[in-house]
Amino acid sequence: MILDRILTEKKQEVKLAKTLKSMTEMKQSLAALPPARSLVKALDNRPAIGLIAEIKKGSPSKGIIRADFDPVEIAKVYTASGAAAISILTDEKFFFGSSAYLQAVRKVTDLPLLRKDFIIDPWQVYESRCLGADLILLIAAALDDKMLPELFDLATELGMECLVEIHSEEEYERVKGLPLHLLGINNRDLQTFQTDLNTTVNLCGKIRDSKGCKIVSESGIKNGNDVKFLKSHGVDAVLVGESLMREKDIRQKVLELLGWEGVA
Ligand SMILES: O=C(O)c1ccccc1NCC(=O)[C@H](O)[C@H](O)COP(=O)(O)O
Repeated sequence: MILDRILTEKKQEVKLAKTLKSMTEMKQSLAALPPARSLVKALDNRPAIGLIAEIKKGSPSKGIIRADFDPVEIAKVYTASGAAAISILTDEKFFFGSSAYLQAVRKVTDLPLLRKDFIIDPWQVYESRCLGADLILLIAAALDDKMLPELFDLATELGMECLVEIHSEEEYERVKGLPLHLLGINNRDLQTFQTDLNTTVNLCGKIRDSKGCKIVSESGIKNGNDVKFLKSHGVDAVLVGESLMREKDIRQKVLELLGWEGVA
C-alpha cells in the first residue's frame, strides 16, 4: 500500500534530518515566533463553509499535476479570493513538495497554514512550528495509539491545532478520545486511490452528534455542487487540492467552490 511506502521513506528522511538540526536548536527559536493562527476561529468567523485551499504540485497517483507551479503566487490568489486557510504539501519524494514552499508562503499571507505531510515524530512537530505552520495533519492510519496522542499533545503545547484525519469508523473509534477540534475525513482510499464523497457523508452521520469539533471533508472535491452536497451533510470545511491546481484561473475556481461566482 502506498501509505506504507511513504511511511518507510519518511522514517529514513526524519532520521537523516535529525542529524542536521537538533530539537534543542529548534526549541530555542520558538520564543521568537508569533502565535500560531487558529483555523477553528477562522471557521467560526465565516458565514459560509470554509475552504482549505491546497498547494499541491503533484501526487503519487497523478504525478505532476501543475507544471506551471508558483506556490507564492498561488497563495496570494487563495488569500485574496476567500480561502479560510492554506494547506501546503511539504513531502518531496511523493508529492513534489518542499518545506521551502511553506516558509515562502508564510511571508505573503496571514491565513492559517496547514503543513500537509506525514508527521510521525516529535521532531517534525517542532520543525513544522519553526517553518511557520499554524496547524499540522495527523493521519490516524499512519500513527499508533501511543504516538498519535503524543504528537497531538506536543502540537497543542506549541500552540498549533491538529487536523486529525480518519477514513473509517474504526479510525474514529481510535481518535475520539482526543480533545479534537478539527476532524478530517479523507474521501480517498489509500489502497485504491479512489475518492468517494459518501465516505464523509457516512461518517458524519455516525459522529456528528458526539463531538463539538469542526468536520473537514478532504480529497476528491471537484466543484461547487460537491461543496454544497457536503455542506448539506453538516461539513464545516472542505480541503481541495487537485481541482484547484488543474485550473488556469484559480481565483475563479475558488469562487465556484465557495458558491460566490458572480458575487465578485
Ligand atoms: O493525493 C494523493 O494521491 C494521495 C495519495 C496518498 C496519500 C495522500 C494523498 N493525498 C494527500 C491529501 O490529503 C490530498 O492532497 C488532499 O486531501 C487534497 O485532495 P485532492 O483535492 O483530491 O487533491
